[in-house]
Amino acid sequence: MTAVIQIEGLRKTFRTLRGGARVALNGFDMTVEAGQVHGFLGPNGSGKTTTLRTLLGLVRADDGRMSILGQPAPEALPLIAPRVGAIVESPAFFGNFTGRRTLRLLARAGGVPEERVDAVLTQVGLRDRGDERVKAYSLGMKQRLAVASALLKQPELLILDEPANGLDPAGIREMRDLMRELSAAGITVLVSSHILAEIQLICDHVTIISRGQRVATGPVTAVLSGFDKGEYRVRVADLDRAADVLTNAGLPVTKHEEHLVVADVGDSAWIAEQLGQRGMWVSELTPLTPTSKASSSS
Ligand SMILES: Nc1ncnc2c1ncn2[C@@H]1O[C@H](COP(=O)(O)OP(=O)(O)OP(=O)(O)O)[C@@H](O)[C@H]1O
Repeated sequence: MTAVIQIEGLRKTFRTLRGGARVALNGFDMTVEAGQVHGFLGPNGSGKTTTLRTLLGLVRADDGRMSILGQPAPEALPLIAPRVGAIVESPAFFGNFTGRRTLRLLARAGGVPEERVDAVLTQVGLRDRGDERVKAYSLGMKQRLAVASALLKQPELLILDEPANGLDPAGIREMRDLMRELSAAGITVLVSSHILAEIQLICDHVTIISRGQRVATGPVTAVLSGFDKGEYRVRVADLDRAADVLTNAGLPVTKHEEHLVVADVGDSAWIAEQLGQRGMWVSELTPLTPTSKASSSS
């Protein structure tokens, strides 16, 4: 399969105003294959937005390799930009404009034929509401209008930062249906979120980031619902303290020399969150398959 997005060893440290350094990405890897609705899951501040901004050339990486649609990024971005739709900063629409007028202006500015406006309104389920003012839209409709704006140029890849943020369950389901339809139409989608349930509902694959590093990746069902008996290999610097926290939370924990095996895990992101909140950063969180179990018995 062809990787639509490939990221290897991405590093970014921000300088703070007081002359300090904040490591946002610490050797991050991610692969998104063609046709996936790929979730990018991690707690607030784990590096999701920095990754997306770096990928789109808005932030300069310190190190690492990236490619989009087989072309090196950010170098080839001018070439591939017409094939990529992205919403990384939530767009501010004029409330007094209708959805249709908003898209018409964007189409004109982007050199896109105006016929696309009706097509994308239909695609995101706003065709009947296109002549209402944006200020009368619900949050979910505004989010879908944002997706419509990114679809104007018929991208092959759509990158959405927190598209379900603030939506109620019905809005999240609509977003899921929309993502599935886009995927069925051959568009690869990358969706970031800090909420596990959103990713579980919307995506088929997931990459989990914690403190600037990938801690798990794979099909949503395997990674988020656990695999086999819900056993995970967890690597963290302070194994004793992590084992205490997870045991106190009621999970069966087995200690190994360099990692823990935690069973009955229904929600692996919860582990990263619980340990992260206590200042313990997970460097690996892998569902144990029959093959990986063998290497875990040391
Ligand atoms: N321009 C910046 N200057 C300094 N630090 C930054 C900057 N941008 C991000 N950071 C820091 O980098 C880390 C990662 O932030 P990032 O916004 O990528 O996380 P995130 O996973 O997208 O979180 P959220 O869900 O809250 O947006 C955080 O510690 C953040 O404070």
